[in-house]
Amino acid sequence: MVELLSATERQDALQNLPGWSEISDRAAIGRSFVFKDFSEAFGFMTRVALAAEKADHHPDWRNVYKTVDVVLTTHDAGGVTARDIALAKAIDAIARPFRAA
Ligand SMILES: C[C@H](O)[C@H](O)[C@H]1CNC2=NC(N)=NC(=O)C2=N1
Repeated sequence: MVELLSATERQDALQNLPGWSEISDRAAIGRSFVFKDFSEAFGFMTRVALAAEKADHHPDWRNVYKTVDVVLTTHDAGGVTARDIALAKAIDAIARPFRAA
């Protein structure tokens, strides 16, 4: 069973995740990504989906045109865990080569 991160652990982790922030009312962390167009946004989502499936840890996300809003929480633990931090880092690595808006 993966353990919830403490408030201090969450804040420390977010120090190394620029662009990500706590979504307190959802016991989650989140970040919005804006891409050049829908094709880039969906290409990003496709790669994240494969990484999420490999990690067996899946985002709660929303896509409108070239924007992808990503929310991460660990449902099995009821809040933010190391799995969310790891997936956020993987998502940032996937986003890096894409062209921004
Ligand atoms: C059975 C399966 O391993 C679990 O339901 C996984 C699937 N993906 C998951 N994703 C997220 N974000 N949190 C979970 O607790 C979780 N659990």
